[in-house]
Amino acid sequence: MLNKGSTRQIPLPREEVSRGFDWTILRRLLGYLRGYTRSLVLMYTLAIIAVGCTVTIPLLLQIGIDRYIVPGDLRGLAKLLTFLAALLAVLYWSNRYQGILMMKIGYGLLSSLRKDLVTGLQYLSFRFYDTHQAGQIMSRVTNDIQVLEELLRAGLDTVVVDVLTLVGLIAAMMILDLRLSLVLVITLPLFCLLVFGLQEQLIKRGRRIQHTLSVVNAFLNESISGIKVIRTFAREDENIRNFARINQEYYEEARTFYPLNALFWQSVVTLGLTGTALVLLGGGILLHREAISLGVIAAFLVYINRFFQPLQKISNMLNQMSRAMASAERIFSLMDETLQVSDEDLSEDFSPSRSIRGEVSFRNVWFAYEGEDYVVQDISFTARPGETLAVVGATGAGKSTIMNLLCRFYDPLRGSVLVDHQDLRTLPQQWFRSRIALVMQDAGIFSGTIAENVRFGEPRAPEERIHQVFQDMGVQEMIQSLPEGIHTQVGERGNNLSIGQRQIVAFARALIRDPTVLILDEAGAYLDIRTEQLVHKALERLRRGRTTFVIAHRLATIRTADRILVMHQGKIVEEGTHQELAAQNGRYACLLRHQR
Ligand SMILES: Nc1ncnc2c1ncn2[C@@H]1O[C@H](COP(=O)(O)OP(=O)(O)OP(=O)(O)O)[C@@H](O)[C@H]1O
Repeated sequence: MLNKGSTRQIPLPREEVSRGFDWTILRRLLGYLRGYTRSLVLMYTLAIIAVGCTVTIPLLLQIGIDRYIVPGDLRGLAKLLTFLAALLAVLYWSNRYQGILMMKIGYGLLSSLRKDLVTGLQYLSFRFYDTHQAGQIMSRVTNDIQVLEELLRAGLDTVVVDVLTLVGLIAAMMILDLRLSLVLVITLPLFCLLVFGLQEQLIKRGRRIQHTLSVVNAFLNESISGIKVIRTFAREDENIRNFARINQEYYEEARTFYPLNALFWQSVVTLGLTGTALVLLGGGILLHREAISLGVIAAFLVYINRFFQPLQKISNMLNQMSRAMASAERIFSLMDETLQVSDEDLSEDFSPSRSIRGEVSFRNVWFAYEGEDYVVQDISFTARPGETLAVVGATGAGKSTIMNLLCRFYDPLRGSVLVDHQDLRTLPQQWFRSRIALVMQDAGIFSGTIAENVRFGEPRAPEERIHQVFQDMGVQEMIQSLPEGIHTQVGERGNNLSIGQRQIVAFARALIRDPTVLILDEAGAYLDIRTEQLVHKALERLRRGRTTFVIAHRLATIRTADRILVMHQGKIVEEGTHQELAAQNGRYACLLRHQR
């Protein structure tokens, strides 16, 4: 993506196609409120108390003016004011505790949602990661959850509390004076027209904003992780230009979204002022005819003023809601991603306590990452327990794909991979993977200490065992020479270590779990000759009793393998020991000649 540049309009992914307000999404979100029943009941009880106070206070104003101020009854007024103060105190405390409960419930909901999302990410198929950029996935976990958080801040309680307030205010106004209530007949439909007319637009644009933001994040992610390549190839200016285009697209989306938001607010404020003016006009005429009291007009002015507050909040909520719906939809679509590699076809006689001998067979295996573009074609071979099998071949021949299938990162499209004569699809993934270990060219080191990284392979391993593994590999001295030995902090992705040192840690991590099947995919590629010889010698010993698969471009490192499979364009074209293959005038012999 970095070098492609993006003059095109950013396409919306499938799930972004607008389908309006979706109750199933809302229902699913509300499902996260299970477990908060007591807090919810308490919150809404407090809300009802607050609504009661809000509706009663203007009535007290009317009584105060008509019964005490106009006739000049100051003692009565003092009593009324005392009651009013008590009511205000109740209103303050109920609002305060209602807010506290809202945050407790809301953040609890977000926390569960984030947890479910990250749990889902742990089990998603590799095919999903092949087709989605890391930045876009990150965007879902961070930005989309943040949008839901904003919704909470806008006041999710609004939906119930403000609707209740509205109902209370309408009822109070109608009881107080039916004629003045006609003001609502003019203003309320106008408001509803405004809200529902714009909602569809807001939902659509909310979705586009979230999507373009995820594209911005994906670009940033690649820019940061690929910074060395960008600098080396002097592509900074090009990169900045590309980012400017993507950023502009986000800006354009946001720019057209927020004027709609502003339109809402302006219209709501204008409607509020119109309502106040109409009450003054109607009230003034009625007062002139002595058909209404001053207190009723005053109370009505407070009501009409209050009336538009919850309406404003509801409209604000609807604005937030449109973006939040888009975010929730994207979060749920990620959680609902179908698992292409699943544990649904488990064998009935499987028992977790059984051990594996380590016989691995591929039977007429075909595989394509996309469509029918087969990168592995009709592969068949068997590795007997304890045997070392090397896979060699030119770049792109399909060697790593064989290892991906063996680790069951993907399932074959045709044929089957068997372990101890049992189809891998019938064995639980975690159970099987806990018996194998994979060391790749990219060591995959996490931030933390060396010891913590090694324990990734065997969490309960004591310190002595970690030292022992390095000792067995013949690299104990090198590890001890690091500032704090095995307790040295390695930084993000192992940045504080040399690439060779990272690979040594990756070897130790694999060996400490004592795997039955060991897979080394270009694992020694970055080691210097002396260290590689040391590790190689150690592996000769450590391989004993384990079925080992080795992929290596440097053929010198696989001479001692029991068997070598030579791959070419997704097929096995030769098979035999080093001596047998070297004696033939085939592809292996040719590769060998090129490396001399
Ligand atoms: N995740 C993927 N999505 C789509 N195509 C892929 C993916 N991984 C590999 N391929 C393609 O599959 C083919 C085989 O790739 P593979 O990584 O198995 O080759 P390899 O023999 O291990 O190569 P190398 O020696 O360079 O590591 C290549 O054409 C590659 O482009």
